[in-house]
Amino acid sequence: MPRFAANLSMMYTEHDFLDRFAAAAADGFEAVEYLFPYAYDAAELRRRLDDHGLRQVLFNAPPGAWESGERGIAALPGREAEVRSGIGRALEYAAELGCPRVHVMAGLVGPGDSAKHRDTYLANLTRAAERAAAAGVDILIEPINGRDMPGYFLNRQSEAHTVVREVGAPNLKVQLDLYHCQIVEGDLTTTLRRDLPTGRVGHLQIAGVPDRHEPDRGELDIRHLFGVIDDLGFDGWIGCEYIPRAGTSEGLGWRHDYRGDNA
Ligand SMILES: O=C(O)C(=O)[C@@H](O)CO
Ligand SMILES: [Mg+2]
Repeated sequence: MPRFAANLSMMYTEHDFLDRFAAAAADGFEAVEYLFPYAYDAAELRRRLDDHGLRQVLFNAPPGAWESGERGIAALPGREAEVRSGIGRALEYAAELGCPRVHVMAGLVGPGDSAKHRDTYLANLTRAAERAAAAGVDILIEPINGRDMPGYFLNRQSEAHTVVREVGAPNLKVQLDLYHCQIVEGDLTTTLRRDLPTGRVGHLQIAGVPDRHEPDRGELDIRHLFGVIDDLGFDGWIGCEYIPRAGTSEGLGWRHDYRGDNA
């Protein structure tokens, strides 16, 4: 049975951020993920998790100047010191929140000199994974579609798996977001059957395609996909990283078939 984590950056935005924990728990979620914890005191976030019996299963490392449009810096030459300090900060939060995985975003790159970006990316990920291993944390990389994020360095699952293999750290894994994957390459069933058994996929995410709303409308057949994920014995989390169409709780009907309780 899939285990779902509420993505508090996209879901429950009808509430202030710190109140989204209670709202997710009230809807039966046992885990949460979100983009960034850094605007909040880690102890306060921990309290929200504990008060509502939630687990933190994922957040992102500092991404550079997000407000100015940066989307990660791990593949950007010259930003290595910032990557290093960002990983340190992320690991401090991970320790306080008991979070076992951190997503490190690559960044937006212009055309040309991709070898330089790739070398930088591999070197930063090698150092990040080594440091995170000592803290018992996995580092994740996520292929993201170029329609939503034009110029993002990492777009395809095969590229991500090649990076993970080349770095060769057991705690460097792929974040397989089925929404991005469907937009970029499709063939989700084959991708799941090919990639989940490798043990290199550390986290899944889902949203409807093409509009990133609830996953039960549009191009994806979630009943089929969750069946495939179950058959493959995936025991990680599936982040619900979507923008509710009209009210988060009201839009959760799709989940009822996949829960064993009274949701
Ligand atoms: O956009 C996504 O998809 C994510 O998972 C984020 O962590 C990065 O924007
Ligand atoms: Mg995602």
